[in-house]
Amino acid sequence: MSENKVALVTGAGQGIGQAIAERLSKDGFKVALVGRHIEKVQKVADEINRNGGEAIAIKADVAKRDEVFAAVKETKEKFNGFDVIVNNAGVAPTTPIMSVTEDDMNWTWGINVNGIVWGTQAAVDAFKEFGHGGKIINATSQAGVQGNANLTAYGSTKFAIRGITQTTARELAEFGITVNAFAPGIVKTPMMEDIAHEVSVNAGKDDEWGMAQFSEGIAMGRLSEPEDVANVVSFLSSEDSNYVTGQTLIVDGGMVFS
Ligand SMILES: NC(=O)C1=CN([C@@H]2O[C@H](COP(=O)(O)OP(=O)(O)OC[C@H]3O[C@@H](n4cnc5c(N)ncnc54)[C@H](O)[C@@H]3O)[C@@H](O)[C@H]2O)C=CC1
Ligand SMILES: CC(=O)C(C)=O
Repeated sequence: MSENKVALVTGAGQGIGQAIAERLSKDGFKVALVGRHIEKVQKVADEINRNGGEAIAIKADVAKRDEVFAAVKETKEKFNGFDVIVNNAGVAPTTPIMSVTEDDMNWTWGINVNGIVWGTQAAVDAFKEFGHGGKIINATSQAGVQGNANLTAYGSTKFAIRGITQTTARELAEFGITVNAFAPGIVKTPMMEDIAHEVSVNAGKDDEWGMAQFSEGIAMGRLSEPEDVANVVSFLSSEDSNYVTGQTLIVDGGMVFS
């Protein structure tokens, strides 16, 4: 890793991605915040800059290869470096098996899986250009470690991401590049609130009931804050994780034991 540490985080306008960008800034990284809605990522970047960090906001849809490559290019040119990519952006439609459509599958895979492939390719090019290795960090989920009912489209992408993390870790190790994934449990973010809302509506209950259903199996007895996940991504972005590759770190307060 260079002295001038640079990280790019996708889906950084809210939730886990926002917490990761804020944490990596505190860790000393210059951070590029990427998202589909520029006003959201700009707001988080402005706050980081107000707090003494160095952040830029970039509009890109991770499903589009050229937009991801353009985001990495802008980052490396503005910050003159590139060390870490956090492929965090994702979508999570609720999809009971018998109602899954072709559009559901293509949309979810286009963002969650293709987005990680484009991010990996663009980051590897950038690491090589600067003549050093780097770190690729992918968002999977506890739902990518064990099957969750009603999440066929989403869960299938998250299982695939663990596979891609393993295949690319093997391919890229010779270039000094590590590839790891983080698997959150039930995190208090807009994504999880939407899922809990849908489950609650289907059961004719209020949203709190829906969220409570998800927290029942957590050994530590509480839902996750986005910062719980950012702490682990901080480790995966640091030199302390230099001898870790191809792994999925589960950050779920004790839901899934592997
Ligand atoms: N919230 C949770 O309980 C869990 C979340 N995760 C994963 O963590 C990651 C972050 O999740 P949350 O922060 O909860 O989600 P969120 O929905 O609150 O935030 C995701 C962000 O990604 C952005 N995004 C979505 N599609 C995009 C695209 N095509 N291009 C660029 N940006 C895009 C959204 O605009 C949003 O700002 C996701 O990959 C999710 O699957 C995994 C396990 C649990
Ligand atoms: C959204 C998600 O990844 C869950 C429920 O594990």
